[in-house]
Amino acid sequence: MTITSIIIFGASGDLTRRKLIPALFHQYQRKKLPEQIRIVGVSRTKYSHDDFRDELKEHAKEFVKKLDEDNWAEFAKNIYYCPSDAAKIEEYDELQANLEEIEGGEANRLYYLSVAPFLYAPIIQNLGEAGMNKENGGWRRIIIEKPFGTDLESAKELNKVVHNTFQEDQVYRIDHYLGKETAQNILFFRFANTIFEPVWSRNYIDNVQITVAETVDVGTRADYYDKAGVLRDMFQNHILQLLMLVAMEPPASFNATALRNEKVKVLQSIRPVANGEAIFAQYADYRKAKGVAEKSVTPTYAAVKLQIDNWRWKGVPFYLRSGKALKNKVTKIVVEFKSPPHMLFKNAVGKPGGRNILSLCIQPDEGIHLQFEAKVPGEQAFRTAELQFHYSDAFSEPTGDAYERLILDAIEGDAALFTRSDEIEAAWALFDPIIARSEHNHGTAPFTYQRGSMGPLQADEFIAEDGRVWRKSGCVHE
Ligand SMILES: NC(=O)C1=CN([C@@H]2O[C@H](COP(=O)(O)OP(=O)(O)OC[C@H]3O[C@@H](n4cnc5c(N)ncnc54)[C@H](OP(=O)(O)O)[C@@H]3O)[C@@H](O)[C@H]2O)C=CC1
Ligand SMILES: O=C1O[C@H](COP(=O)(O)O)[C@@H](O)[C@H](O)[C@H]1O
Repeated sequence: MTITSIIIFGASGDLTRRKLIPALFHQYQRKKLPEQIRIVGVSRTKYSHDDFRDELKEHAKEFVKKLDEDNWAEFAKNIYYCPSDAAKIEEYDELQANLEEIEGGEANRLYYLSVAPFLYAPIIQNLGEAGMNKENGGWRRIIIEKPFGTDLESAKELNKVVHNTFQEDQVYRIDHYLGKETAQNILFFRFANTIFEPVWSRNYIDNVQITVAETVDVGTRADYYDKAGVLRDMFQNHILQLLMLVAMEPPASFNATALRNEKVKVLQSIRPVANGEAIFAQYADYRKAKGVAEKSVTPTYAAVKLQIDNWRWKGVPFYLRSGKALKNKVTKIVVEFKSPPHMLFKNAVGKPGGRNILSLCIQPDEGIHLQFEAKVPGEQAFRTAELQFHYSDAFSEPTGDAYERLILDAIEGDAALFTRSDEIEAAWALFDPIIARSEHNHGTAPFTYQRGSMGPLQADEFIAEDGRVWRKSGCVHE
């Protein structure tokens, strides 16, 4: 039986211990990993195999749900460590020799780049130069973490480097939002049912609102975040992915090419964002955080209006907003339907009413809420009622972390939930001008909002200019 190796560059880092190893452990417990598996950590720190296993176990106590010691001990036998400076080509002979010894025969290899983005290109080039990209008795694949570039030009450069060493079908650019069950459920909701798709267009939908609110602030990530800001960190990738799932046409089949073709078409149909269709803000004490520039204009919050110029969506605005240091952590998609063409009844509470609101609750509430108008008993008037679906009530299986699904997909060679090179470039092409505007911001600082608030007041004014409000979704914790 061919061995499968997962070789993690950046093995002593935060993502490895907090997400990757727990995800692999959970899949090992479920017996979803290949029987013959090697998990090999690579970074510069000088651990022995056992030091590395011990270190991971300490962290696993924090990040693994109900750590079973015996299961962990069995799992840890498959973990190895190779100290190496992956930026140095002269270290690759030894790395290759160590890997071959650990594998003990022909092996499939999944390389996982969990290092700082400036190391992606040198490591890929080194893998190529060392011949470690060659499908030599087993396949070779590579997962590349986000961010993939910092703008269109750098993403194109990186894609060039990638394609010099790997074929596109060997490349898995990760966006962990696509690994969330509730994000994938958008496609199931739309395409595994008949009753929603006929109303899923400009004929019935007034607008779509996507919110990704976070309570965490910049924390210890200022080095990265103050250069990235919310537009690069959340909009260009995660939020656009959610938008594509909501807006795409039904693919002919659920395979990587068909799915990604349809997603790219959505990006290509989005109208360039005009002045006034995006606002930027910073939480009040952001500039005091360690590592943030004294006069930083990096937005920690943004609201953006996108318009998709195609038959399905023409005239339906997509309002996107995301920020850090907000009141609640919640990701939700609110679809606001149009009012009935002629209203026969009145609203019992004197509000306009008559607009159905469908909320796709991504996290932490995982489910769907549908608001509709219902007759108030004893009155000739309606009031809003709600139908709710929650994953936790409907299914006994836990939804699991996004990385669990994505790593398994890469092992199985299914790239449907990963980003293709043209998709990532189209996303940057759309966001580059918005980012440029936020950076210059017409010479003024971004708006300010208080920590623990719902964001800047200007975000309410922004949507109010179109005669709309940010709709309450009903998603728990909103
Ligand atoms: N942490 C998170 O939650 C998320 C992270 N990401 C992305 O994942 C990647 C990793 O992030 P994170 O784990 O937080 O980063 P860390 O800074 O915690 O870890 C970086 C790792 O890279 C290793 N490293 C640095 N230089 C070299 C080198 N020359 N050769 C080999 N290894 C090296 C470091 O180990 P050593 O010093 O021992 O060499 C360390 O293990 C980044 O691209 C980030 O953007 C994406 C989404 C979320
Ligand atoms: O990629 C990132 O995502 C997280 C938010 O992820 P979630 O799964 O917790 O919603 C964000 O905090 C981080 O800044 C960003 O780099």
